[in-house]
Amino acid sequence: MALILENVGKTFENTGQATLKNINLEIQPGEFLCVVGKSGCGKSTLLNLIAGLEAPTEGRILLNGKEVKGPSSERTVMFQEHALFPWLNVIQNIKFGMKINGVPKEEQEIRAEKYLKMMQLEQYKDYAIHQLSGGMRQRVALARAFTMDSDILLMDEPFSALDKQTSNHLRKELQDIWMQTHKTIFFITHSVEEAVYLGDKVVVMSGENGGIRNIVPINLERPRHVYDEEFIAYRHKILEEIQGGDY
Ligand SMILES: Nc1ncnc2c1ncn2[C@@H]1O[C@H](COP(=O)(O)OP(=O)(O)OP(=O)(O)O)[C@@H](O)[C@H]1O
Repeated sequence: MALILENVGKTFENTGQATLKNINLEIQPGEFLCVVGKSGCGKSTLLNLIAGLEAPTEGRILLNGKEVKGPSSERTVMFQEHALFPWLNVIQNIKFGMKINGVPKEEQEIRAEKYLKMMQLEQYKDYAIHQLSGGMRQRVALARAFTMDSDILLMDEPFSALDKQTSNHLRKELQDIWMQTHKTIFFITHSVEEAVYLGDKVVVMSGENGGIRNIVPINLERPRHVYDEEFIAYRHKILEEIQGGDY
């Protein structure tokens, strides 16, 4: 079943201004949805509502027919900063969420090994976090997010703090892992290129009225190549949608 947003709005009490208005959106199981839009248009607010970290002031959010009322292990969030625990090593970090959620030990082992392998982290599993590069830390965070086996993964610019080469590498790895697992992913990015590379659909948020300007399906085969003509055409189309912006 899908994630459905019905006429969702959010007005923060202290500002009294609507950050989000009339958001209607449906994300199908297994879909990779990317969200772009000018800085401050409400992308993270939207993610926080879906995560249940904030409550909408209008409308409702349904996951598998059930209204979202707060955070839950059905929805795993991954932020720009890796949020790993420095006192735990790589494998302990990867298992942490499963442990908290009462996943049996044997199952923890199976899932941890699976995603360690997919993220090419096997040889680093006993490393301390401070021994890893920024890119490797985000790979650990990705592995941890996938082991949760949630209905949906919510990612808020997970690669934006990394250098271009590392973030390009990681987006390819994320695509590979998604093609193998077909998890549902809600992915915020500042990079239109990243959105066209990863998304089945790209949601363009409106900078002015707190709504959605357009939803662009990306009909390109995977893996995608950033220098293909069609890829470039999609990039231009989406950039134009955002126009007036600071991209
Ligand atoms: N807790 C809050 N209280 C009051 N205003 C808030 C709160 N959280 C966000 N806002 C406001 O809502 C607007 C949207 O913020 P949000 O972080 O969702 O935008 P964004 O599109 O993710 O921005 P960026 O791309 O820069 O990360 C901003 O004007 C911000 O100041």
